[in-house]
Amino acid sequence: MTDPHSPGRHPAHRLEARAVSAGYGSSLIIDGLSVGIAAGRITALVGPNACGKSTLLKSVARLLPLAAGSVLLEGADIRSLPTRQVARRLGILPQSPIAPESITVGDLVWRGRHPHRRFGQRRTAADETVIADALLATGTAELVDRPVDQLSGGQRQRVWIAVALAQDTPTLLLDEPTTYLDVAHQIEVMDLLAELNEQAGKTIVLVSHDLNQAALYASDMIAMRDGRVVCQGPPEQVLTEETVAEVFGLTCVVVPHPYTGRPQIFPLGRRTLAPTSSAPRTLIPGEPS
Ligand SMILES: Nc1ncnc2c1ncn2[C@@H]1O[C@H](COP(=O)(O)OP(=O)(O)OP(=O)(O)O)[C@@H](O)[C@H]1O
Repeated sequence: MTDPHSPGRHPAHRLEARAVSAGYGSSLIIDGLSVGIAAGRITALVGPNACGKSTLLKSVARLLPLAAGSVLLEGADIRSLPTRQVARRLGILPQSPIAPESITVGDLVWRGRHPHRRFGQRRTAADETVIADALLATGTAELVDRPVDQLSGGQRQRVWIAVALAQDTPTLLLDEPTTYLDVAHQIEVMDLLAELNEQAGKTIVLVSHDLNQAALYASDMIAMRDGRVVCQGPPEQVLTEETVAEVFGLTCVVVPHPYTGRPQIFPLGRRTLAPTSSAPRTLIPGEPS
């Protein structure tokens, strides 16, 4: 039998949506959407509120039934794979995960090991190592005995990332993983994801509202609007003034990051200083000078 995880056997796309339609009740949020996620890369899914990012993520993770189309995971129709196999290959951090009442951090992270446990099996040394690594990597080791429902939003978010890491899957789907996090913890989480990608070869897909952060960390970006993919490619191709205008209806300037050269946007809003050749700053009428 061939090992689907052995090097060289991965199809170019780790995950692929083919003409997927999905939604809620009778309303389709995405309709006939096709998109491929390259193996071993970090892909950032961006787009305005309610454009269908989470719906797409849930559809490809088999958390939402498809009205039409198919999803291929490592080349196989995900519907044909046993649940346990999917859970061993694909970890997901949903947007608003719900923890069982009063569960401790340690017990919740242990649940992340579920796909790797046999019925009734106790924790193995391998489980202990993966759990300890996940707690350490997310800076949550000191919270291990605390009930999850007594944590701050940022602490809870890091615990959920630890749960996803404990699942130890080659592919991770993360819906807004840096929500609730202060700027230092955001960078810590993004650096951790970059490290998992570079050192462990994990394929990472994340939904983000921070376009500049996404452009710094992602190798590919997918821009969505109204349930469809407007543009997909490296940040330099996606984060352009034209695409930002089309996707978000926002005027901006895009400049290269001073260190990495990656594109960074500066939105031009009502209070933004407009550059002119004669004066470096133009103040909004009524503003104190
Ligand atoms: N469980 C649900 N039942 C009914 N409608 C839903 C449900 N979840 C999402 N929707 C609707 O589907 C549409 C797309 O939502 P989705 O969460 O996919 O958007 P999103 O791009 O992830 O948005 P955001 O950036 O605000 O998180 C929205 O109009 C939303 O109201």
